[in-house]
Amino acid sequence: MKLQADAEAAQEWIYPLNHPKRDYQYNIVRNSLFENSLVALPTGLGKTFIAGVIMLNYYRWFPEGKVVFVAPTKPLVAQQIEACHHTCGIPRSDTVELTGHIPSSKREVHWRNKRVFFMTPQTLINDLRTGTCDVMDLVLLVVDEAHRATGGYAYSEVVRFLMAKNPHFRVLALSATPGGKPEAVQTVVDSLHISHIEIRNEDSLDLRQYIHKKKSS
Ligand SMILES: Nc1ncnc2c1ncn2[C@@H]1O[C@H](COP(=O)(O)OP(=O)(O)OP(=O)(O)O)[C@@H](O)[C@H]1O
Repeated sequence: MKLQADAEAAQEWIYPLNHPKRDYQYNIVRNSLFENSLVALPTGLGKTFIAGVIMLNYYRWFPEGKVVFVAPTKPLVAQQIEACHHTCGIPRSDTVELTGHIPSSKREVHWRNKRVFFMTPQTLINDLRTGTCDVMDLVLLVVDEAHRATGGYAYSEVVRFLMAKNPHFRVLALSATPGGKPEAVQTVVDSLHISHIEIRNEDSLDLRQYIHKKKSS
């Protein structure tokens, strides 16, 4: 592995308390930090916060590593970068939204100088193939709307490419709708090399108080 962890930072993981602590979020973060995980949680229950906390930990542990958040469309990428800025405490100066419109000379500068990247999977696979993004630098890949990771979709291509060149990276996959049938979930699990699943629905005991609050507000 090219990148070394910061020995001091790697001795602990941190959980920000800028939002009220919810047990299900805390447990999902704790269980997803060290395995390639699929987090399936109904919409509006703070998947972005969970992702932000895991990103913050990898950001601290690997001072030279790159964290990449991919979302399927440009508007979603823009929305997630804002949401992450509000939740996770990573300095804005270290983050960038990398769209396909940014010229390659500038992209190279960003890949050298920034540490957290928000982009679509199509843009990421292009940068990986051209070598603009050094595959060995990537420590965490967050995949939003992970149920799209099927067949030839760019998410699967990205993970295939990374696995072939540098399997030492962590995957965090997020979805509100991981798939109605077990086969659909299995496809996502296989495509993204998931080894751990955190799944909740509206009936999950640890969500009840928050779903009730949401409905009555
Ligand atoms: N622990 C918390 N306490 C209070 N508010 C929270 C907490 N976690 C998240 N939120 C808030 O809940 C709202 C919904 O969170 P978020 O957008 O992350 O949900 P989501 O699960 O990602 O939804 P979607 O499926 O639509 O992407 C946001 O306004 C967020 O700030």
